[in-house]
Amino acid sequence: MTTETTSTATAKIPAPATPYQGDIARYWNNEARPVNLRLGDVDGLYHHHYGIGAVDHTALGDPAHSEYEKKLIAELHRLESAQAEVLLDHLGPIGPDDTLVDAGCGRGGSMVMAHRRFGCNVEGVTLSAAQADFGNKRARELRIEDHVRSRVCNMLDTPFDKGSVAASWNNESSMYVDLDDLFAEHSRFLRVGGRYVTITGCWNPRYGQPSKWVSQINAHFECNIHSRREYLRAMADNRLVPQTIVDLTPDTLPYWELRATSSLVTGIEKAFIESYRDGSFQYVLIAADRV
Ligand SMILES: C[S@@+](CC[C@H](N)C(=O)[O-])C[C@H]1O[C@@H](n2cnc3c(N)ncnc32)[C@H](O)[C@@H]1O
Ligand SMILES: CC(C)=CCC/C(C)=C/COP(=O)(O)OP(=O)(O)O
Ligand SMILES: [Mg+2]
Repeated sequence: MTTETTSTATAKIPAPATPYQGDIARYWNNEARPVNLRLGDVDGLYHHHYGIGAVDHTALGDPAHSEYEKKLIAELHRLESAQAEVLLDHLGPIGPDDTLVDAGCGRGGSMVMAHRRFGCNVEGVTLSAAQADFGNKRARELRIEDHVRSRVCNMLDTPFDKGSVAASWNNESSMYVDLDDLFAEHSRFLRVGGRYVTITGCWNPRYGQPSKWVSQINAHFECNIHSRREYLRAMADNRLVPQTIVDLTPDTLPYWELRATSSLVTGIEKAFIESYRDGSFQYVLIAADRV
């Protein structure tokens, strides 16, 4: 493995730990999908995760109205922020002196929300220098850069001290890594009694094996979706004991059905809708205690 570093506009960034991580860094450095940027522009919280909750058809109004598309974008964004709020609900009691870790932080929307809610420090790691720069720029604009920081760093090998973190999460970022390696690292930096939360898409062992739709999602995002069984086994092996498991599949379907009608479709909508409907894929939240 090489430890060579490359310079970016803002910082020295570590060389990718593996060729695959180099692919993922490139993928997110080049990502600029309107579905993510236009939704983020609604209120300055930029997400790379999906939405949950019922669609507010009253807010959307008449599809023939000239303002309908703008309202649809705001509604999709509201559902994505609602997803992050539900994740934060499961972090347990967090005080202003606590530190949280967002593993695979994207453009940092969830980190801003966590700081606003708890007043705490939030450390984000991403493979993408473009995402880290974007998140740090937003934090400066919001004057919260003393509390919210993104860095280019492998979530499997972080600089956070053993037992120093009150709570941590993966929001749709665990499908890029080996789960044993991931949970070993969370378990290392979490304090005993701390909380780990993930919201993720996983394939359903009751279906048998990953369906063609799951394979299509993997190919689309260059990721490797794990099964629900793998999550529970890897947590058990790494001192993370599930306290709450919520099947969010019925709650995310309305988001996808609405998104499929928008001008911002990316082509992956059908795979999510069909796999959620046929039971081969599930959208789950798992909150675990570090014991
Ligand atoms: C789908 S995005 C999710 C972003 C964010 N959690 C959110 O909810 O908006 C996946 C993120 O995982 C990050 N990621 C993937 N593998 C990683 C790794 N080994 N270390 C750090 N970040 C990683 C990517 O850089 C990207 O930021
Ligand atoms: C639930 C699963 C399997 C997620 C895979 C990871 C992923 C790419 C999430 C959304 O990112 P995004 O917000 O950048 O995607 P999109 O452009 O489709 O909105
Ligand atoms: Mg998105």
